[in-house]
Parts: sequence; structure tokens; C-alpha cells
Amino acid sequence: MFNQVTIIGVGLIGGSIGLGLRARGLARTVTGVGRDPSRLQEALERGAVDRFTTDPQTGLAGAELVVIAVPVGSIIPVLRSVVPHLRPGTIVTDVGSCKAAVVAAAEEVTPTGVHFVGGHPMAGSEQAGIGGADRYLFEGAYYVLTPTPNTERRALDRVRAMAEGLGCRVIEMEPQEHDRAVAAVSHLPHLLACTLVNTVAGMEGSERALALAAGGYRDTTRVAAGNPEMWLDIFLANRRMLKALLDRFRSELNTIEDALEEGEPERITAWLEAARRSREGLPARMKGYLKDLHEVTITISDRPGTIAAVASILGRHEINISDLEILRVREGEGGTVRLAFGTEHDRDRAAELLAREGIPVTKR
Ligand SMILES: NC(=O)c1ccc[n+]([C@@H]2O[C@H](COP(=O)([O-])OP(=O)(O)OC[C@H]3O[C@@H](n4cnc5c(N)ncnc54)[C@H](O)[C@@H]3O)[C@@H](O)[C@H]2O)c1
Ligand SMILES: O=C(O)C(=O)C[C@]1(C(=O)O)C=C[C@@H](O)C=C1
Repeated sequence: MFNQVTIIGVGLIGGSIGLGLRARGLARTVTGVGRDPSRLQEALERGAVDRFTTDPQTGLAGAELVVIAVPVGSIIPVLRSVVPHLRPGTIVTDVGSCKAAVVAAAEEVTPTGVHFVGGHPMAGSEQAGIGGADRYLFEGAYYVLTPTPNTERRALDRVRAMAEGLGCRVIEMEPQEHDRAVAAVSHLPHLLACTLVNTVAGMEGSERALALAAGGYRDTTRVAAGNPEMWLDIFLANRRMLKALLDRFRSELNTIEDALEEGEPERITAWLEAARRSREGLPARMKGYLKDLHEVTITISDRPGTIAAVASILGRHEINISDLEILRVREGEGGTVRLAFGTEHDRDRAAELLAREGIPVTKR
């Protein structure tokens, strides 16, 4: 439990941390610091902070933990501007998506007696601002902490306690290792999603083609709707790692391009099979944590209350749905929904109960 946490930048991530801290009673007071009083007022109304101010000095008075949740390129300028107001013993953490440069600079900027711990929650969304904040955003997500030999043990433990308190599984990584990993699983995917969207948008007849977009286009491009301000900073901060991966990507693209050029079914199949094996090896629930979920897919009709009906059949039998995802929507017809359960027994009972009600079910 923290006495006072000050969040600088109460947007999607800062706001979600504030909501989580307050809902779980992890901080006596959460103070929001930002630049725009109307957005801070919204954060207050949504319950992400207990109070707010646009004056950092006021907002930092008495802070035990300071969470810097601004775009990557602003983290160090913000840290520089607030250190004069921090009393000895204050712990400062950030949530930036790139760590090596931030952590190195933060250690230089932080005065003796103030303790910096780099962090990055591996959950988010394509939305920006307090409007997209969600108290459950971090539940079941990985939270990476990037201590260095200079990191104070107690400060690390306290930031770990905050992240675990929010429902995350904490892993420690070296800042460089973190940046290499997220370049592959977050930054390259974002770049590719944007490339795909721009490719299709620029092609002749794109409007008619996009009218047909179903799962393929939607599943591979959701993140392209992300906040350009945030992604500019990420791309710049991690550009070396990203560029190294683009070389690998280009060679992979060449492999499939050559096979297509030659029209060689064996090479195309081998390439597709390799991708399928790797993709299927991923835990179903990408947030990590609840790896061993047991799943069914159901096909439901497009009528108000269908999902509620499914939930109430299961609820009546005390079967908890651990995860729910709409996989495919057919406008006016219905769609396919994935339901996941914590045990095989629950999955089997759910399948039986839903089938009994005439809902087509497939175990996965
Ligand atoms: N969005 C995600 O999916 C995600 C996930 C994990 C980590 N992150 C990281 O979290 C950080 C915040 O991202 P977000 O998605 O919450 O962005 P956001 O745009 O929703 O929120 C950022 C907030 O910081 C404020 N801000 C910007 N510059 C500021 C400054 N100089 N002083 C004070 N406030 C300032 C903005 O007004 C806004 O309220 C970024 O470093 C991002 O890389 C984002
Ligand atoms: O789910 C999304 O929308 C995200 O883009 C989240 C995502 C990611 O790539 O996984 C994006 C950037 C953050 O640094 C961490 C998580």
C-alpha cells in the first residue's frame, strides 16, 4: 500500500494504472499531474485520480511513488523537470515502451536518494487518452521491469508490488534485451500493420476491396489505428532494433516472393506450415498468465441478448468464463465466439450445456 502515488500523464496507461490502484486500494491517494485541466477533470470523474493539478510541484508534494506515463520522447524531459521537487526516498518509475535509452538517461538525471525503476506493462490498446483507460487493462498481463546494477533493491520491490497489485505477472529483463524483444513482438507488428493498411489504401479499387474486409484484414490491422504521437516516439527510440528486424523481414518476404514467382506449391506450403506451427505454439491467451485455458467456439445468431443468454446458461451452472472473444462477425447473421474456461471439466460441461440449448459448439 502506497500513501501517495502521483501519476504524470493521465492518459490510456496512466489512467488505467490510476483506476487499478484506486479500485484495488493500493494507494491512499492518487494525484494526477498533466497539462490539460479538462482531461484531468475527466480522469477525476472516471475515478482514475483522487485529485489533480497542472502544477508538478503541488502534485509531487508527499509522493512516495511517481509514475511517468507520457510518450517515450517526453519521459526524460518530464523527469528532468520534476526531480527538483522530489524528496529523498521517492521512487520514480515510467511505463515507456522502449527502455534502454530511457533507463540510461533516467539514471543520469535522478539525484542521489531518489530511486528510478524502468517499467513497461505489456498491455494496451489502439486508443489514446483517458477515454480508453480501463481498470482491468493490466489484469493477467506481463509487466516488464528493467533494473540495472544501479537500481535500489527496495525501490524495485515496491514497483514490483505495485505491478503485482494491479494483477500483472512481473518479469525482469535487461533494458537492451527488453528493447530487442518488443521490437519483434510489438514494434514490428505495428509497423507491418501500418504498411498493410497503407498498401491497401493506395491500391486501385481499394474502397470496393475494403468493403469485403473480414477477419484477415481486421485481425492483422487493428493496431494500425494506434496513436501516431506515441508510435513516432517508439519507432525513433527503438529504430536500430527495428531496422535489424526489417532486414530479416525483407529476407522472409523474398522467400515467399520467389516461391510465388516460381509457382512452387512445395515451397509455399513449407513456408505456410512453418508459420502455422509457430503461431499455434503461442498460448491462446496472449496476455500470458492464464496459459492453460480450455476453449470452445460457438456460433451464435445476430439477435439482441444472444451473448447474455449464453452467459446466463453458464452462470446458472456456476461455470466461470475466463476469456471471451468475438472471432468473426457476419453482419445480420451472427458470428463465432471463442469462450475459454479455467478447467477442462468446466469446458466440457459448458460444451454439453450449450449444445443442449441448440447452440453449435466446437471444442478447440
Ligand atoms: N498505449 C499502449 O498500448 C501502451 C502500452 C504500454 C506502454 N505504453 C507507453 O505508455 C506511455 C503513455 O502512453 P498512452 O498510451 O497512455 O498515451 P496517451 O496519449 O493516452 O497518454 C499520454 C498522456 O501524457 C500526457 N502528456 C504528454 N506529454 C506530457 C508532458 N510533457 N507532461 C505531462 N503530460 C504529458 C498526455 O496529455 C496524455 O494525457 C507511452 O510512453 C507509451 O509508450 C503504451
Ligand atoms: O494491444 C494493443 O493494441 C497494443 O498495441 C499493445 C502493445 C502491444 O504491441 O502489444 C503496444 C505497445 C505497448 O508498448 C505495449 C503493448
